[in-house]
Amino acid sequence: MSGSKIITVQRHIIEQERDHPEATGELTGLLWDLTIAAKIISREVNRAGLADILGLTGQENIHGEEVKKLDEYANDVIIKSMDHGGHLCVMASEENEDIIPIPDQYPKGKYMLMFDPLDGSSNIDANVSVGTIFSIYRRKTTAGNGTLEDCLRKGVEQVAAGYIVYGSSTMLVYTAGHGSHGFTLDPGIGEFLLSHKNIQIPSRGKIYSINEGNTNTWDEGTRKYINDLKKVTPETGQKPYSLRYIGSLVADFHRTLLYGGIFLYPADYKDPNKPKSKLRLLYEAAPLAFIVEQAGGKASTGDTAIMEIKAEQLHQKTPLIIGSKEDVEKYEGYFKNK
Ligand SMILES: O=P(O)(O)OC[C@H]1O[C@](O)(COP(=O)(O)O)[C@@H](O)[C@@H]1O
Ligand SMILES: [Mg+2]
Ligand SMILES: [Mg+2]
Repeated sequence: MSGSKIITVQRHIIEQERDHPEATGELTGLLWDLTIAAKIISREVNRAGLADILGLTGQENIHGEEVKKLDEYANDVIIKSMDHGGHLCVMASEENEDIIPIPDQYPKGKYMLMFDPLDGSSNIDANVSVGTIFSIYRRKTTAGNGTLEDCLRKGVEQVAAGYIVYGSSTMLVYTAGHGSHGFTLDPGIGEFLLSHKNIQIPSRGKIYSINEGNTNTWDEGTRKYINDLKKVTPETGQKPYSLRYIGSLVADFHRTLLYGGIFLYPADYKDPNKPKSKLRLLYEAAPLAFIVEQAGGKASTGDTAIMEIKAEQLHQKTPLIIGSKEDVEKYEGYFKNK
């Protein structure tokens, strides 16, 4: 065995909390419960090819999308793993229309959990990577169940955020405001082990990630920006960027975080007076923005930092431009001059 330390996610969280003497250990307990949920979902995702798991439930979620069985499963696993620990006062999920109260019989804690239980679920049947995204805030109210008001927050108020990507291996990436750290699930021992310490996204990348099928609905700035990424500029030595688009936000984001570059889901300007967005602020954009900023990157709508947007609705949607700092700043220049 090499001399390097084996650091489980639990040890990492405890050591981070030790650096903050005011910490009560509640966040450690909460994140620990989440890792258990992640392991259970990971096991089920890995068995997704088995007939009893595959198939649609035939229902639609509140966004009018088909819900796959694994979405519901992941949603249930997270709710049931998190509702009794005494750390939370309320939860909110992409799959539930309203906030999820903590059952009467359990103590209420000072944190709130928002999550996308299974992101990229349209890819499950094709064995493409999917993920879970989570975001943790401290309550505003002082006791009892948390309220909707507690959930309608700005990204800068997050205490911790992370995601699990169920890919060729299962990885957990989280931040509690002291860098973004990655852990790989060792299936042999069932533990997440520190594999990517203090991730730093390159300041500029060579890859862009966007659904190019939507070209006709983009604003002029986005269209020009993407066009220019494909150009060769001998004076600056710029070669065309490569396109990679999985269609699973977690997987597209994970690659962007490790390799650098830019992921874009701009608004749809089919009706120029009513631009429409797809990705959810509280369950998708804000947590990934926290992680990317902790890794030295940037997240923006084009003219506003994602972390500065205060949610007005639980299921609010937003454009999301995220990745390497220089790439996102360059995009903002195009967007402002559109
Ligand atoms: O098919 P599109 O429009 O490119 O959308 C892909 C995006 O939709 C999402 O699947 C939405 O997430 P859910 O699967 O959680 O609904 C993102 O993961 C992904 O980035
Ligand atoms: Mg999603
Ligand atoms: Mg989802």
